[in-house]
Amino acid sequence: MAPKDAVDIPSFAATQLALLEAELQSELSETSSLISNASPTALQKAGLAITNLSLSSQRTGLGGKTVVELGPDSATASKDGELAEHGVRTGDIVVVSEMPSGSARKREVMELESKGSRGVVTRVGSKAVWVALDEREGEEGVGGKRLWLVKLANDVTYKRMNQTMQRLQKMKSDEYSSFVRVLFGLTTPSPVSGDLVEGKEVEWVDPSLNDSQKDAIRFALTSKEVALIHGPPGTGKTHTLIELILQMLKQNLRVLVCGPSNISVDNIVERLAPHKISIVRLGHPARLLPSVLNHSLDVLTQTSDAAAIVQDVRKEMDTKQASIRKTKSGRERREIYGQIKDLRREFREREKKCISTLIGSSKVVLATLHGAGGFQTKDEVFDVVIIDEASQALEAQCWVPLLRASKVVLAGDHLQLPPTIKSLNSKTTKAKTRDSEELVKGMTLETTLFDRLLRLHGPGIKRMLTTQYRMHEKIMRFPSDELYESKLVAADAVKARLLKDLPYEVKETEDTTEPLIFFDTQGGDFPEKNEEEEVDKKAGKGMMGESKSNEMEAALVKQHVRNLVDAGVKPDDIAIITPYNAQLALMSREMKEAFPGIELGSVDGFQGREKEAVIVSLVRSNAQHDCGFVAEKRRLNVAMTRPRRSLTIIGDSETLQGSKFLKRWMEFLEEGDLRYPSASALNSQ
Ligand SMILES: Nc1ncnc2c1ncn2[C@@H]1O[C@H](COP(=O)(O)OP(=O)(O)OP(=O)(O)O)[C@@H](O)[C@H]1O
Repeated sequence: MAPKDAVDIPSFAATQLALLEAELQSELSETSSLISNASPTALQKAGLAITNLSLSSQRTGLGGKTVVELGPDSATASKDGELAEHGVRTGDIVVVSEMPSGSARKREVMELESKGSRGVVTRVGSKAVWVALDEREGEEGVGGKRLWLVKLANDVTYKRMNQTMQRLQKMKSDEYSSFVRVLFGLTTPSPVSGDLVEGKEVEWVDPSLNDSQKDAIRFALTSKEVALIHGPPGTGKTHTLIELILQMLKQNLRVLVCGPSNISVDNIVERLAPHKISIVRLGHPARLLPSVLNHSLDVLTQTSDAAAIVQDVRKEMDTKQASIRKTKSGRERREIYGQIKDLRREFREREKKCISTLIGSSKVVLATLHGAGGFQTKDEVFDVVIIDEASQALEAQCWVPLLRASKVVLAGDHLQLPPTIKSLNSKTTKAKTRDSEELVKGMTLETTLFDRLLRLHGPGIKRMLTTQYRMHEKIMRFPSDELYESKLVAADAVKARLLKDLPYEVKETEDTTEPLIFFDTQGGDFPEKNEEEEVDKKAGKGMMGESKSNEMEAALVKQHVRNLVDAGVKPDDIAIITPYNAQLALMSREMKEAFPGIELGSVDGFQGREKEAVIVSLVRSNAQHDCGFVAEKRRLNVAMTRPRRSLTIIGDSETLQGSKFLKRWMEFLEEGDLRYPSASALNSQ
């Protein structure tokens, strides 16, 4: 029988395609408006470019790609030979091209791409940056000139999602597997019974797993089509997934493990590696953690037995490449380029064989969600796809690996922040531009697969992990009561841990013995301020939106950090988080100078992280009780669940009445007779 919320698959795919298109357009226009309106220097300041570079060396890197090393151009380099401040990171997609002449400010992304070479940043040093150029594009263009590199919007992810949705859209209804039918509610999941797996008690690899973790693993092993593992903050979601993967291997299942980000996948590779099983990590080596490189497909294609034959061609390519630099004659150079091209084709063919041998013999393959859609896995099928951090992934992204499987296990927490969406018009109603197609009402990109399945099939397809290993009991209590049906339990090892008990000397003060502190700034003396970011002004309006700051809150944060540090808490163990970038900018430099080692970040950027002491500056203070996007309970949940031993929140209790969640939080503080000092008390210290 089908649940009442069953979704028509072609309409679902059409809606996703329309929403994705809107999202891609808004991302592209953000980048291209900056690129075409800002000067190279302004682009560098905005973190989108590195200017005044020249080619220092080039070689054949992993996967047969040409890697160029770019250093500061000698004419403009500073004395120490260091690159100027920039925001380019390893893994970014960039275009390397000749610097425009001083006056040429107007430029188009298309033009930039057609003149330059596209590639991926493989390493960023203080004096150089390395870029692996895309194979097809010539390295002829970059020698001997003054260059710059510009960061591009990453459209690879979109291409993969689009292809996947198009496949889904075109599928005929008799091609739908029972797995696909369950995921769209055309039928209900097969019933799961009992605690036995294949008629036996599970033999745990790690017997110290807690009961809720064991229960979730049993459920994920016995369910036929779908299982959700709901992991609230600090409950050992990844820990649980590692055991699940090992148990699946015992059952001889072939598993594809994915996550929305490289770090989420590497995290699992690192923890699986000690178990000595054959694993392959797909993905561009530039984007992987150094510790997992040994399992990366690119490295295995060089080091495994099957790889020797590929290496011969690679050596020859390197020799040819080196000879180009010595050759003056244009004709000879062209000839060598021709030979390199042939060698590259040969290289690719041999590599392809090597790759399919490697993947075919691996029981566990790991990749990012979109990375799972590459040519390497085209003909591979898996028994199960496991997706970690599933509530941070777009649904279309999840379908990239899902089309290769017949069962899915999703792990995540839908009560923390969903994936970041840029398009304002991500609402279906607005995306309904191509309305020859039937679109699903009310669907947005923010609705994740995890959310949708939970709504579709109810809590029966979910198991929740309930013991948390991060927070002091008092820090945990409110989020638990408010969002997790009061089910969270603090593990014995953490439930009473205070700053004063840190494994180094910390004095007993009010601040180090109280896990939950609220500094109230009410009274209208500390109003918020609107700020527009500098780049925003220069490069057109409305792209980054307005941000807000609050100077007095910043001063209170500083005072509190000072108190903690004076009591002996190391700045390394303290993080300051705030929902607003302008507040972050206001505090960052001063705090980092005053307290080296301290971390500052946005709430959204701190999801998945933890610190001994966390200070949250909520910023909003106005007579209208307008809390803006601070009121989003998932954002507040993330902010409140980052600390281990100490949570300090700074905000205006009057304004915060505008958020139901915060209103209840303040009632909770009062009921529990928890510390509730006024800002003036702090000032008078
Ligand atoms: N059964 C357990 N017994 C003791 N410690 C555990 C257990 N399960 C998890 N932990 C500990 O809890 C911490 C969080 O676990 P893990 O890193 O797996 O969580 P996560 O799922 O990645 O993070 P989060 O729960 O915040 O999403 C780790 O330090 C881990 O060692």
